[in-house]
Amino acid sequence: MDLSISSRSLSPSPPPFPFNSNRMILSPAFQKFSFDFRNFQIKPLVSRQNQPIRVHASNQTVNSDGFVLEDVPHLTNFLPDLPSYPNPLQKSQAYAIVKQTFVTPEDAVAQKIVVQRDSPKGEHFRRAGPREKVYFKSDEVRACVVTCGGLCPGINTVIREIVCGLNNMYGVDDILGIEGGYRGFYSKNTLTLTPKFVNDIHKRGGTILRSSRGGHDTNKIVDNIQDRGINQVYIIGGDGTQKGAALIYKEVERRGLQVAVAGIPKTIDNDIAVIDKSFGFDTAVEEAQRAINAAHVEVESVENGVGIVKLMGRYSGFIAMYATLASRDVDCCLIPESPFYLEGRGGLFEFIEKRLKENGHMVIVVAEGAGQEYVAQGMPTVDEKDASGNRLLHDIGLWLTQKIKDHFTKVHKMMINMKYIDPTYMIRAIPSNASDNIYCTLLAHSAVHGAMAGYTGFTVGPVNSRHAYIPIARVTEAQNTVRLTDRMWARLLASTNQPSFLNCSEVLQETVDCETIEGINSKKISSI
Ligand SMILES: Nc1ncnc2c1ncn2[C@@H]1O[C@H](COP(=O)(O)OP(=O)(O)O)[C@@H](O)[C@H]1O
Ligand SMILES: O=P(O)(O)OC[C@H]1O[C@](O)(COP(=O)(O)O)[C@@H](O)[C@@H]1O
Ligand SMILES: [Mg+2]
Repeated sequence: MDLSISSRSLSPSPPPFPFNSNRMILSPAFQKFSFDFRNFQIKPLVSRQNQPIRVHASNQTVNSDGFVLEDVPHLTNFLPDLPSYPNPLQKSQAYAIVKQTFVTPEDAVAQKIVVQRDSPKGEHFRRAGPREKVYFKSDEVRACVVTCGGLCPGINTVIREIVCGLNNMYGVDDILGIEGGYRGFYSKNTLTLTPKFVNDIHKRGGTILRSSRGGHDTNKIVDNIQDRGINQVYIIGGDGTQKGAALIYKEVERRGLQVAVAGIPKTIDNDIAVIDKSFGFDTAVEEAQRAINAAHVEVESVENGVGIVKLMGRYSGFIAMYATLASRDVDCCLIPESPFYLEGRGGLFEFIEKRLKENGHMVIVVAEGAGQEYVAQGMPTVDEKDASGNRLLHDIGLWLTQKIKDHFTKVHKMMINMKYIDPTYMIRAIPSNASDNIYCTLLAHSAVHGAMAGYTGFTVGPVNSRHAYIPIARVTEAQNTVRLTDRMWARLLASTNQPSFLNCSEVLQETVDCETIEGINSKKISSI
């Protein structure tokens, strides 16, 4: 058994989560066990029928009718004598009128919201929000904020609201900005962040702290945290960043430091698991409309106009899917999750020909990660990666443009008026819209409340519209991708009337009626 488990079970004070049941299910490392508060023991998990609960390897499913808490670590797990203090919000004029200022320890957010009468209660996360007790004195807090990975609309809003939230709600005024991502901890000077300094930054795209890929050196980072006397670390970044945050938390725990590590998930791709959606995503979908509109205007003004708009989405096509659904001007949407093909029955060329005959123009939206294997064909096999180890993508937009032009010139002796628009960085660089701004505020405030309350090694985010503290491993163990068997993709296919490009063997077996799909789409995946 992992050492951290035994140290936790031997700890003189139980983790501060007195659920009514006296029993909580520990997670993620020890999900096959539960913590018995009355007897202070770790016990094997059993169902109501006293059968051991089967825990799937993915930590996702527990086969019981029981309540499961996917708990996040707390500083008292490894610093049991840490004193607590009344939350200063108790004296806040603004919060005094709130009916329930503090989130009670019993409050949890259900991961599964659609249930049947006999469904097990299933997995839950701690509800985010202010706690009655805090584990930091305001004037002893030295917080820092760092931003890592690619840009995304709203990063500056999150920075602003961490700074203003810490200051307004908790009276914290010692906040440092780490410049240039993880490597900035050990290679750059810090910025002093005050409410005045960050006052207007939400109106700007990008990150005032700058960002970077690569450079995650856990020991150097934690040495620096220790040297600078930092005791709250707010880390804004995507899946890679959150993996790095988990390593920092582990090292902090190993060294026994009173340092809360809070992750705020960021990615324009919306590929972070568990949470409803990532900030900046709505802004991106909205901004993508401008590019799609431009493509549509261009191609409907010429003969045989074909517009191609490339949108971001390395492994998941959420931006492309939602932008297509929102626009109604898109004839075909191509995403990484759905393989497509060009030639033959049911292929893209046949569909383009049909649409050009019907309407004289068409618009294709393609996610940057779509069809990468096709573009790679015929290219020297160099697996190029960025500094964080993410695979560098080929330009699917340019490739598609060329393939379509060539095909229609050679086979149909027809000139295509091709307009290729790549607005990817223009979309990513804008400030967040109003609803993302509010979302960013809630994320930042949740992170601040969690850190002040002594939680650590957690990520914040909405689960079924309620903000929760989620163990970092839960958001990094899998990527959120478009499920071709969900109704949303079907809505898209129905709205564009594009080919589904599927055949039975490619369809996820568990939910799809293969015969139906084969009937609709009986064609052979031909080579490109
Ligand atoms: N598995 C990992 N362990 C530790 N750090 C990581 C890991 N993956 C990425 N990182 C670090 O996280 C930062 C951002 O990662 P990256 O993949 O570029 O962006 P994102 O966090 O948006 O996915 C980089 O500094 C990178 O070194
Ligand atoms: O060119 P860059 O800046 O490395 O980033 C490009 C990639 O960043 C993304 O926006 C995602 O970034 P993150 O993984 O950092 O969230 C992808 O959509 C895109 O492929
Ligand atoms: Mg990433």
